[in-house]
Amino acid sequence: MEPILQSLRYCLIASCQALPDEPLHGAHIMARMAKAAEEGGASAIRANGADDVRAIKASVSIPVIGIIKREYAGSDVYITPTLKEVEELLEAGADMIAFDATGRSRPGGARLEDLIQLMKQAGVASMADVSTLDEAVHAASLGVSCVSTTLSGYTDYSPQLEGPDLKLVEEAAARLSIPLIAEGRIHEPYQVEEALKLGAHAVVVGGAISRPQQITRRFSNAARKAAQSLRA
Ligand SMILES: CC(=O)N[C@H](C=O)[C@@H](O)[C@H](O)[C@H](O)COP(=O)(O)O
Repeated sequence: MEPILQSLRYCLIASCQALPDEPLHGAHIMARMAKAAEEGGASAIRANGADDVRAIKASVSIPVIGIIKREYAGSDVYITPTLKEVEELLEAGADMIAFDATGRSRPGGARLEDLIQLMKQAGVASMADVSTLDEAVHAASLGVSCVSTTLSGYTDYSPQLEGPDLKLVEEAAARLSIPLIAEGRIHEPYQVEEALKLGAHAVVVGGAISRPQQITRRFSNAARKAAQSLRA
């Protein structure tokens, strides 16, 4: 197991991302968010875009897992879809690179094998984002460093759950001999504990830490619900 993954055993990874249409978009803002997450005990940061990766690396002392979300016409794959995004993340100094490892066709006919090969050549750990057990097993067979449940609920053939896909966490952790990371819709601390108990090597939490609009929504919904019954 790569040293970076050894260092993440039973740890929290904070995903600090804000897309261009989000209020906190901007590398300097995400660098501060990542610093706050580090102060709160996160052991690594997952970040989107070469600028964010650079800014975050300059402000924290924990590893940074880089992705580039980029949409291409004719493909549903948007997390680090091609070799170009891998090259940009290598250039930015990402300590690990995460990418869509679903079976969906990639833009420009890019091959999963080639992306993984490039990361291997560069000596950078790879994190395969999958949506099903079959995809997890396939990614592991291609020699990735770890697999993450990131995309369960985001492909049209995976279960569309409100909470985390703990069944996939448990099944993939039992089946794989490489680390399985639990990621996606983990909103409460007890779910972190649950995922680790089911065999996850580490847990990624995103929106519940770094997307204030999502956090606020949960509270405002509670207020609205209470108001409805109180006014009735
Ligand atoms: C599906 C997709 O594009 N997921 C992205 C992957 O990097 C991020 O938008 C998520 O925030 C991240 O996976 C963490 O998940 P959550 O924010 O639910 O804790």
